Amino acid sequence: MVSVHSYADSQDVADAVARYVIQNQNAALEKSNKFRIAISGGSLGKVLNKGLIANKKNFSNVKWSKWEVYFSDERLVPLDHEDSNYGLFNEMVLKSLREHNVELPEVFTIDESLLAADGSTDDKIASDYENKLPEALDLILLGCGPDGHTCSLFPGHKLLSEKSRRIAYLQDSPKPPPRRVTFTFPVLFNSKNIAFVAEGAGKAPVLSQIFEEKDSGLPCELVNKGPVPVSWFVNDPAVQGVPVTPTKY
Ligand SMILES: O=C(O)[C@H](O)[C@@H](O)[C@H](O)[C@H](O)COP(=O)(O)O
Repeated sequence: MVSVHSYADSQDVADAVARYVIQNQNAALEKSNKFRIAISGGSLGKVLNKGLIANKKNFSNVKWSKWEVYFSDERLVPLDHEDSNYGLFNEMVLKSLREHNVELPEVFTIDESLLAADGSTDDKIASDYENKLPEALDLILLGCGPDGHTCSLFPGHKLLSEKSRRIAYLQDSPKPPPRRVTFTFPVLFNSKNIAFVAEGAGKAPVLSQIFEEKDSGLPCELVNKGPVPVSWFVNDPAVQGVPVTPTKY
């Protein structure tokens, strides 16, 4: 099932994403002591900061210490490098949480001590990260690139047909940096819920392609077609012509 929730501005999108995340958190904590969530790079850290931290009402409903945070993809650079998705999350979320003096979530990312400048250990980094993954994630938050990529799964790339490895590595990402690790479809399709966040008129052409062109084959469309409920959180300029679902968040 795919739903599209559209809002006028960025703060409204962030607040709605936050309420949706909290709903997923509460559902997970009814069954387990942990909420297992995966985050992507791009603008997601900023959205989470605005919706879950700056919004006081939402902030009071987040049980950060119960969160296990994973990354849907990671660039193979040191964690304090400006390209690192962990680095972005640290800057946009963990830093603010430290300032608020709350107990931090547990964060699982690549082992940077395994990084080699020539890429010769990228497969080891991928298997090490795969070993850290739980059996199933409660929620995966994704971005959508202007070319329709998500995680580090790019249109036409051979990793789109990966069936066995849950974390794969690539050294030919069309978007720099070239060396990355990424969730594969087996992880995406084994999670409980998936949400995309996509904002701005720049996303309108790719969203039309994903929602209106049958069988575009774009990675985001393949996620929509999978077995997991997918919720899109967008702002109005991003969905010119795409049918939206009556909003419930
Ligand atoms: O690793 C990457 O290439 C980016 O992180 C990318 O996957 C990003 O998530 C999308 O391009 C969406 O970007 P926005 O969140 O900025 O729309």
